[in-house]
Parts: sequence; structure tokens; C-alpha cells
Amino acid sequence: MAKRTLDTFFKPSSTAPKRPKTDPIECNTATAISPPEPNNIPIEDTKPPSQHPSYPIPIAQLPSHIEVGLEHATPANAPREINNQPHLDLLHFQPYIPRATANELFKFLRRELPFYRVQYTARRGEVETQINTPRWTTVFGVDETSTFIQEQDDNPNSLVLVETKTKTPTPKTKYQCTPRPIPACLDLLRRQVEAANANANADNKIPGYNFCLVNYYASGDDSIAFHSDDERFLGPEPNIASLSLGGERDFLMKHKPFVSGNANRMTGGCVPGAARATSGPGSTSATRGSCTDSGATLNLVSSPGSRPAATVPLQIKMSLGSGDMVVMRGATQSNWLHSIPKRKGKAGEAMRGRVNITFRRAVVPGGTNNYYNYNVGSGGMYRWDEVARDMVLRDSKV
Ligand SMILES: O=C(O)CCC(=O)C(=O)O
Ligand SMILES: [Fe+2]
Repeated sequence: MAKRTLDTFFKPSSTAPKRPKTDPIECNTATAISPPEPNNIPIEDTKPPSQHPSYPIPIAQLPSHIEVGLEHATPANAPREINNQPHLDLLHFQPYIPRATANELFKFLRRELPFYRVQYTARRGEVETQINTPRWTTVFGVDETSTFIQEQDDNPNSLVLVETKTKTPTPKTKYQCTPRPIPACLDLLRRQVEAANANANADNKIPGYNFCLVNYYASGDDSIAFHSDDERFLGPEPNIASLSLGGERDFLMKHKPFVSGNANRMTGGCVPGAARATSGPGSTSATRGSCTDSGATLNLVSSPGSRPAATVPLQIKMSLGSGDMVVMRGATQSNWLHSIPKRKGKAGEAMRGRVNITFRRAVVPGGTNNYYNYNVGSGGMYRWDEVARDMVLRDSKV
């Protein structure tokens, strides 16, 4: 076969036989992994999907043209350190994944993952509010007290959940949810993001992500409210890597309020508008006090003895394009809020849809319960439908 460059991977080959058009849903069924017809289906489509009793559907493996793009050209750029604001410690890879690969990965994940539109009740004192999460979500992983291990050496799909310390089976009663192993297509990314982080850290420390949360913003009406991922179940100073795929969206950050007369932040931050679904009621994020959400630059005026008098712009806006990755680390989560605001207009980038993946490490079972509760919930499972160009309900059970 003629040598193909990376670029040609993304162009239809004029000589290669055409792949038969199939319903994308069928890619996950047993029929899709039956032996390929000779010279008809490329080898890349024969890789068996990731399967597990906790999955509502088998999850396809990455086609080799995406895997090649990830393995040979990622990271596409070295990260820029952003730490010129109080308590802010970010790495910005722009991009992390080359754009062409990122766009392919966006379409693949939107098509192959199960998604949920989670509804839940938030309680503040006596007041109960019904929250409709304004985006599609899904989650994989388990906190560090449990581990998925392969039961049969030659079968990567034979994963069972055991106690990390004793390697004995995790009791069914340990979780209020059924943890799902990170499928192969996301696990490759997880390992790469960990390595990129280790390279960027002076101490070369690998964050050891055990959770992968996925958001799909179908249009400018989908969003995530100001929040911080500072729940206790993530431990102190969590490292969270956030990867953007597909349409460009604004990412806003603002410092939590400072107590007047003290440059340290006020304990308790804010989540104007709504609690966020990855945290939900009961978490530190959802129970914060109020603060302004004007979008204006906030001024920090310090007091004698704590911080020299200064005016510091405490609002940041970044435009995140396909393949970009932001790593939030150090004191960032305990001092800053972030959001993806709604975007007006019925055309443009937001209408392409955007997938966001965050990798994190949860340290206690409460984190596992929280993440499944607010990212899978108890409603129906949806899948992307290429014809309807929308998420379609596939199973009224999770
Ligand atoms: O979509 C994004 O870039 C942000 C997602 C996020 O903040 C989260 O899932 O906690
Ligand atoms: Fe977040």
C-alpha cells in the first residue's frame, strides 16, 4: 500500500474501496463486528467495541485514522502557563490535539457515547427547585478506593470492580450507582493527557485521573453556570484537564469574592443562576453564597498588611477551539469559578455543537455517587442520530 501522510488520513482516498453506508447505531451492534467482507471494510472497523455490563450499549473503539492523529501529533503545541492572576494556575494547550483529528474525534464521540439530559431537584433550605441540566452529559470511572481489573488476561472487556486495597470484589451496597469503566476510546486520551501533564509539571507528577466527564453542548442554548470543581471528594488542589472538541465557545473565569479588609477569599463562593449538574445539591459548589454575575471586570482592593493596594482584573475570557485543552491546577478551583455561557444567535460556531471532556481524580466513594447521579441520573439514554441531527431517546431506562 502506498505510504499515507497524516493529512491524507482525513481526505477520502480515491482508490480505497467505499465503505457501505450504515446507520451509525449499527456500529455498536454485534453485526458490526462480524468478519469484514474482503476488500470492503477497512481493518479499522473490525476492532471489537468496549463492552461491560454497566454500559447501556457497546462503545466503539477509535478508528485508526483518529488513533494515528492522537498518537503521532499530540500534543500539537507546548502549553502556555497562565498564572499572572492571584491563585490562578492554568496550562493552555492551543491546540492539544491537531484540529483535523479533534474534529474527527468530536464527531466520533458524539456518535458513539450514550448521553443523558439529567433532571434533579435542588434544595436550598425550604425551597426546592427542579433543575434541567442545560447540556447533555455522560460519565465513566470510579474513585480511588475501587479499581477495575481484567479478569481474563486476553479479554480487555472482562473488567470487574474490586476494592483497591484488598483486591476483593466491591460489595454491591458500596455505591448508589453502577460505576462504568472508562472505555478504550477515552482511556487512550486519559493516558496521553496524564503524560502531557507530567511533562509540564516541574515535579513530573502524574495526576492519575480516574474519572472522565463528558458534556455535549448542542447549540448556544446549552451552557454550564459559574461553578468550581472544588468538592472535597476531589481532595485538595485538584488537577482537572478540560479538552474542547468541535465548535468554539467562550470559557469565562472569575475570582471568588474577596472579604473586604482581607485579600484572602471569602469562604463560600457563588454559583449565580443554577447549581451545576456535576456537583449538584449538597456539594460545596451548589451551596455557595451569592455574588455578582455582571460579566464586568472586578477590581481587587487590598488591605494593609495582606496585599499591596492594586487593581487586578479578576475576570478572564478565553475562546476555546477544537482540540484546545485547559488544565486547571493548584489553588485555581478553591479561588476561581468557571463557566460556558449561553451564546446568542442561531448560526455560527455554537451550532456545530461542542464536546467537552474533563479528566479528574476522585478520592472517596462520595465522588462516584455524585458524578453518576448528576451526569447519568435516572432518566432515559440518548444517542446522536445523524439523520435527525439531534439526540434521540434510545432507551427510557438508563
Ligand atoms: O465545557 C467546559 O469547557 C467546562 C465544563 C466544566 O466546567 C465541567 O464539566 O465541570
Ligand atoms: Fe467545571
